[in-house]
Amino acid sequence: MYRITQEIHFCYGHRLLNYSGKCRHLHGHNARVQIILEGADLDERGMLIDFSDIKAKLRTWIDDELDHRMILCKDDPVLEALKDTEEPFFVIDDNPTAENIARLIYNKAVDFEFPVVEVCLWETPNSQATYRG
Ligand SMILES: Nc1nc2c(c(=O)[nH]1)N=C([C@H](O)[C@H](O)COP(=O)(O)OP(=O)(O)OP(=O)(O)O)CN2
Repeated sequence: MYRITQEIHFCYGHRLLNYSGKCRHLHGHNARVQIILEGADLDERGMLIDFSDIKAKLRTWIDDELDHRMILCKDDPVLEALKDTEEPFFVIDDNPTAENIARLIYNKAVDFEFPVVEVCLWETPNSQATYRG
């Protein structure tokens, strides 16, 4: 079995609903995400998946859709105010926790047909969430 990991860095803002700590307020993170792929076979080049393909698809999607955006729950009232501005945002169905953002990126890797097994998202240097399919 082979395992490869691609690490991608991006910045995002968010806030948590139904949460009493400081993260209920709008704030930002410099996130580090690790996308872990596994498979039993290599292609004729000796690669599970070309790192460049992961960057071309998944890193481009993260850069275009998540990087330097507010990631907000669809139920967040601040969305109405943001819609009146030129500020970019990305709406998800659930609270934008590290767990849910890890799952979002995992599902996108599946959409791109990468053999993803795990996505680890470091929200801060000390706090990390992992989603496995
Ligand atoms: N299980 C989770 N717990 C928390 C999440 C989360 O996504 N999943 N998120 C937050 C906040 O978004 C917060 O930004 C991160 O919390 P925390 O690690 O406490 O942030 P600090 O910057 O204070 O980190 P330090 O390690 O203390 O410097 C809260 N909890």
